[in-house]
Amino acid sequence: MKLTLIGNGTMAQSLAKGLVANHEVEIIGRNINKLKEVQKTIPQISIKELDDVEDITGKNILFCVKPYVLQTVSARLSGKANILFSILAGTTLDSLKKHIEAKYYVRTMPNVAASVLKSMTTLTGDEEVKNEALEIFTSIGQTLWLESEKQLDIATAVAGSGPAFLALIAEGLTDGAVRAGLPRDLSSKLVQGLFTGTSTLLETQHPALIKDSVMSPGGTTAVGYGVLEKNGVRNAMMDTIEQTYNKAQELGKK
Ligand SMILES: NC(=O)C1=CN([C@@H]2O[C@H](COP(=O)(O)OP(=O)(O)OC[C@H]3O[C@@H](n4cnc5c(N)ncnc54)[C@H](O)[C@@H]3O)[C@@H](O)[C@H]2O)C=CC1
Ligand SMILES: O=C(O)[C@@H]1CCC=N1
Repeated sequence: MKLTLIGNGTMAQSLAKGLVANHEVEIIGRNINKLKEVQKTIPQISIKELDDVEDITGKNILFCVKPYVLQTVSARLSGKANILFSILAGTTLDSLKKHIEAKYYVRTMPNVAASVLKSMTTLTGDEEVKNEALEIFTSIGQTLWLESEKQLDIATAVAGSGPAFLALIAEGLTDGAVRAGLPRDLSSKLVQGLFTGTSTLLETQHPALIKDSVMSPGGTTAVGYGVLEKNGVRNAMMDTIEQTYNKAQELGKK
């Protein structure tokens, strides 16, 4: 299927890197020099500068701009797209329908791991194109079709923003190892391996059981675990998701 990405930022590039393996990908952006730079790293794509009146008739569009430029960019689009996939955080299907004409609409929330084909992407919208939507986004990682936009806003907090949250944990663990005296290159390597191994365990084991299997009586883990609980890390995670979700809903009201 031919896919047209509008926007050429971090996410458009991450998605394009994964999608080119199975799809024809065109990227439309506002600056041809920036697009040429992108094409150097992803040679399979075709590029095009956004026209003042950009005809999107019959195209399958992946809308990849920031939520606050929806009105400015959509004002330059004319015609009726086939499927409009939006990756805009918070931006509701109603709002998309108001600004861009398409036969079908799907809201999606991929994440930055799309560039390495490991996105955790959630989707919701017109059931008629559910299979096509899942097929497209499965080419860049795992997918989950959700029942409502509320669920997608929660997923935005967990899996859309989540790489940044886990990166903070990874950075903290690395700095801890450095503070204890391990060189940074070794500390980074350790943390990478730790994340890979733990994520594989999580595929089949409940987090609480992983913890139980690690924590020996009177051992090291029990001490470290106590420090995390004393510092409210669990509650900080829950608050983080709640407030990030609230922000997604707030973006949707603009
Ligand atoms: N960065 C991430 O991890 C994720 C981001 N998203 C969503 O993806 C969207 C894009 O985010 P990023 O790629 O991170 O942002 P970015 O800032 O890297 O890219 C935004 C793109 O919009 C274009 N743009 C901005 N103003 C424009 C205008 N007036 N006319 C034409 N194009 C314009 C920029 O040139 C750029 O290509 C956002 O809506 C965000 O909510 C969704 C999932 C994950
Ligand atoms: O920070 C943001 O608004 C976007 C949405 C999900 C990840 N980044």
